[in-house]
Amino acid sequence: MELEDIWKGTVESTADKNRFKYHQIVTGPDFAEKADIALIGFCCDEGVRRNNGRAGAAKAPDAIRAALAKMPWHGKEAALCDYGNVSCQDNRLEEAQDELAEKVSEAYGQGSHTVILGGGHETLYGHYLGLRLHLGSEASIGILNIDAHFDLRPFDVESSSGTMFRQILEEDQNAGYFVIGIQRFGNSRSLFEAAGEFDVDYLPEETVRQSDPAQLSRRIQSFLGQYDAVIVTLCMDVLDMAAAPGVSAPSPFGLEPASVRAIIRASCSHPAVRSFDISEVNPDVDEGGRTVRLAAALTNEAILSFLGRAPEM
Ligand SMILES: N=CN[C@@H](CCC(=O)O)C(=O)O
Ligand SMILES: [Mn+2]
Ligand SMILES: [Mn+2]
Repeated sequence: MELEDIWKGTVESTADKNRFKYHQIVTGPDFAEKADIALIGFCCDEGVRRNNGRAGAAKAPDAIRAALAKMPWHGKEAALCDYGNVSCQDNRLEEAQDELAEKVSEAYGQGSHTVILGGGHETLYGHYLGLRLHLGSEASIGILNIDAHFDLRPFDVESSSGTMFRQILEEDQNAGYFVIGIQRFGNSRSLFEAAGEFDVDYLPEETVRQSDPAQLSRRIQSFLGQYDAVIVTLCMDVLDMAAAPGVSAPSPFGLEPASVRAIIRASCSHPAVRSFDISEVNPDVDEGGRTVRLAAALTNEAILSFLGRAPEM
């Protein structure tokens, strides 16, 4: 489907910006030079397939765009530009991740905040490569992952949606990793051991529930403050499966949507955070479109936070 057919919805007014929807704000790639926010889709579920998960996330970018298109625009005057999709062809995951990296780096080069609509969580690896390409090897990069899983699996055979953070931490001395929302029974004991070996900072889902918002925000801010630049990546399976059934590996004790919203607000309003990806939405196994709708709502939160809304936790 063409981008202009996806960014569609009802029009309440063509003049009064207080009645605008997203589809009236978003432009095509021709306006990239002036973009405050650059949107990039990553149509890929090869990483999920290799990880023996439920494929379907390749359809998520267009589904999330269509849901976002109908939402009211509450941001200040801003330019949002859609760079279109990078698609994985014939199982060539690494090539697709490199292509995503080029686009992300280009968007960084234009000075835009970048929002990537995944894709399986292998999206994050292309996202990270794009920032590294832009910054060079010396700058420090922090990655804040909102996820039920560590994604620290060995990749001796091949990389997948479960290996990205081991890939990054093994090859990059200037990268740090913090994951929020870990499910004890969503990860094997060996993955907890791997987290210990790599000295990964993490907050289990139960700790997130017990933390008061100010405490959680302080913990997030202290991580963000350590790096030259930070990526925020949201693996939608961190959410409770009642709210997000449309993922490869649903979480029975996942976080509430409002908690994830608060984490996004607290992180994406920090000046070190320049990009966000939303991954693992699978429209094929969604129920009534609720995961897609929630994904669009959380993407809206990241965008408004990038545009300078005051943190609300
Ligand atoms: N992206 C990560 N996926 C999880 C899947 C866990 C599961 O299938 O339960 C992982 O590899 O750990
Ligand atoms: Mn996950
Ligand atoms: Mn993940």
